[in-house]
Amino acid sequence: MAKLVMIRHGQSEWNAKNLFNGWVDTKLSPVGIEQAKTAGKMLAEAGIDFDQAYTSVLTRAIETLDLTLFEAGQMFIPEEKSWRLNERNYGALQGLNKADAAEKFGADQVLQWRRSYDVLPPLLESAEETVEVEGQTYASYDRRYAEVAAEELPLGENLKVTLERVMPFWNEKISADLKAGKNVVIAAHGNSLRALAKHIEQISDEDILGLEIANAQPIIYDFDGDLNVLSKDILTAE
Ligand SMILES: O=C(O)[C@H](O)COP(=O)(O)O
Repeated sequence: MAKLVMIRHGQSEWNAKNLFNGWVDTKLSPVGIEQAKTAGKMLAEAGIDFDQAYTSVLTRAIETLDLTLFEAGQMFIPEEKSWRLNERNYGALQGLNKADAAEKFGADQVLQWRRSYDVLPPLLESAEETVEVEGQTYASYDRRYAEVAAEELPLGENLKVTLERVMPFWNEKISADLKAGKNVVIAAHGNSLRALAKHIEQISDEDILGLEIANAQPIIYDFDGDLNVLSKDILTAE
């Protein structure tokens, strides 16, 4: 029996400001740092011995993984980072305030962009487009994506497309580890984890609308050898 723990990163600086984050590389806020440490303490109490860690190439998830493993006393385990675990690319919404967007485009439209399975957000015009927030310029892509084929770099993703780019990583790495009986921890993002949860729990395209994943609350799955889910548990701070 293998365990998979999925952790959405702690509150990011842009979560705190209610901005669409996506692939823009923001850091954890002070609240997010504390949340990640608390997640690590809860996992230490749960007594899970991890064999392998995975995270995205975005700072907020990497920080979360490191703080969590530090608090759990397991920084020594192998870690691998992949762009395939990144947040969904929010396209031209990145950097906009979510409440302002709801006022401008309508709450229903914004809900579809944020939670539907197959509605695409407005797309970036090109890979060269930048995001400007509070006088700072953020590139859409930088050298961390140098190895990714140009046609694989998204200009905006819905959950379906996010799931399609997460799946090769699930099949090749994560599910292989779990089948080998390894306990795996993944620190990633609201929507890359919603995509994984959809696959793992076989949630329908309609029902996935209702699945929310909170910052830094570890989700623990127990699997049998065929990767059927035996149990699911979510750790929450008091
Ligand atoms: O990218 C973001 O803005 C968030 O991390 C997730 O956004 P959501 O709550 O709109 O899915």
